[in-house]
Amino acid sequence: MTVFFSLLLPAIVLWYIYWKLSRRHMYNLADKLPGPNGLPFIGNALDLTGTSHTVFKTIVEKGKDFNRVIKLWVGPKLIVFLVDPRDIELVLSSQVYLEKSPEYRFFRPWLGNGLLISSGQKWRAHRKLIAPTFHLNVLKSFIELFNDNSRLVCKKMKALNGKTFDCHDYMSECTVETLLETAMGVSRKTQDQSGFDYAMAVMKMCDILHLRHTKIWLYPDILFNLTKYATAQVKLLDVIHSLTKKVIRNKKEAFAKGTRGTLATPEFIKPEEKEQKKEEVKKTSTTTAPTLEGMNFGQAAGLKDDLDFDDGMDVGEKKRLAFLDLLLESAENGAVISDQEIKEQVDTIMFEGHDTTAAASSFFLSMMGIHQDIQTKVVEELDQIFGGSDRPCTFQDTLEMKYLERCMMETLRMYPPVPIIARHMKHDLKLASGDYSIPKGATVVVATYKLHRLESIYPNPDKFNPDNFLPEKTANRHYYAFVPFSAGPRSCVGRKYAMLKLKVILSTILRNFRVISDLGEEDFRLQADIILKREEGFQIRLEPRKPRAKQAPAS
Ligand code: HEM
Repeated sequence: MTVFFSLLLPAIVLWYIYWKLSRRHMYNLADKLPGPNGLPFIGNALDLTGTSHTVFKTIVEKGKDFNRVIKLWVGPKLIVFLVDPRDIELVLSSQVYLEKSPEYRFFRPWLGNGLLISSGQKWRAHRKLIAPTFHLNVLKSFIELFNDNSRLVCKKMKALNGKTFDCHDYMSECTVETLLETAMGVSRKTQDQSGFDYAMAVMKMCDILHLRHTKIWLYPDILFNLTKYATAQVKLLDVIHSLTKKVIRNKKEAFAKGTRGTLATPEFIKPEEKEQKKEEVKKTSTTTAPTLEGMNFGQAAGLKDDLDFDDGMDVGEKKRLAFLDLLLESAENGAVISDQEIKEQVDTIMFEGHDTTAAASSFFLSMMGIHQDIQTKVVEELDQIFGGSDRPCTFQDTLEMKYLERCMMETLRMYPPVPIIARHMKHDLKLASGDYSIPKGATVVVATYKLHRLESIYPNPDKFNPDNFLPEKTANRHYYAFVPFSAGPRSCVGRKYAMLKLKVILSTILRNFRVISDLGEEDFRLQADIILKREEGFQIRLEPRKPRAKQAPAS
């Protein structure tokens, strides 16, 4: 025993020296990066203590003392925040820096190795399989369901009789149910309370994940598993996974009975228009945004990726399937996707597809409630499109909602639902904004929230100004200056789905109600629990609009 202990100390010292030496390259490069001073051993870890709102505020405040690159040490972990679009482009557009940072592993018990977390060949194969299920043709077939769900949430909100309420609860439930009906192809008739329970469980799960990201002592599983959070996580995952398992079970039963969800492939473009369209796409592919007749999908002007390759042409020639139908059919036809992988992808799409849009729509409604003059302009545009009728919204209508679209973009600029994106650096990266290099082994964070508030790009950046997205303003802006959906090969696979659904739901709410907020933006207590939220909730009131045409019943 004595021998063991007399050897233990020198062994630890030797290991520590070796460990320090092996990281010499990292320290050398890190020393040149600007950042707030930290304490020995723990670095800046104390800045990450306190409530979610306090942590968010501390990081935003500390960031103000630095320009475009900010370094933090959290214990032995080097984190580098990037704010310059030129540096962000180097990371997001790259085929090399595709690997998510190690902190994403906390999602693993929930999302397994789904699209958000996976890497390498598996990610590539599954992305190729899943991206076409969010093609515009598939999305167009969802419009009726988007309308139904929008009318249903309006009916529920009407029953509140003008009381102040947290619209995020309503938006969460609505987005979960819409996803179940559209991407998962589960009929509302088979849905129950589990959609609402799912949304609430996801919110609490995000709180736990956020705690693990910010509290260094919760990093090791061995310590985390001893805490009450681990027990809570098991219960929450039970609620979350029960829903996704039920969705897959129901769908498989429907398949067994021969009910397949092949979508109609509407010939929305006449044959003679196709050639013209191809020419237009060829001409515009290098100079303009990936839009279809003016539809902006939240991607910065000029950016294109795997979601943009054939929108607006070749429609009707390919069989298009909604997400879960395609995965199940692919599994049957021998494509490399197992039952476990299907479950992981369903969990991923259910999470990524609902919490982000719930936050985006709740921030949008808050903005409308605060900026009454802007809300009036949106409603004037809607009156022009619908002429006061209460008919459902069509795809063509969504193309005409230009001002509403600009308000959505401005909301995503000021309150990006995913406020940071993190990558693990497998190689050193020389930055474009200055004479800095990020060492291999560091975690790089694209600081979307701070990027979107750079004064040099968005004058008066804390002011809600939809004109920031006038075509002449976006045309001259750096591609990577607006990345609410990320960009490049790992960009958000659901961004077109999100933009279309948001247009239908938000226009329906504004056609029915005037939104009022008794709180101003200065009262917002932002917290970045994975998804950006307001600590105090999204409190608004609604007043029915007058004169109102008779409301169509929700189906
Ligand atoms: C306003 C709504 C949305 C926002 C702001 C948003 C934002 C983002 C961002 C920033 C990423 C990159 C995350 C990272 O690299 O860590 C991402 C990835 C992803 N999003 Fe979204 N998203 C939204 C809606 C959706 C919807 C509706 C779906 C699906 C129905 C979806 C599915 C995904 C998936 C699967 C990924 C991972 C893609 C990959 O790594 O290949 N998102 N999203």
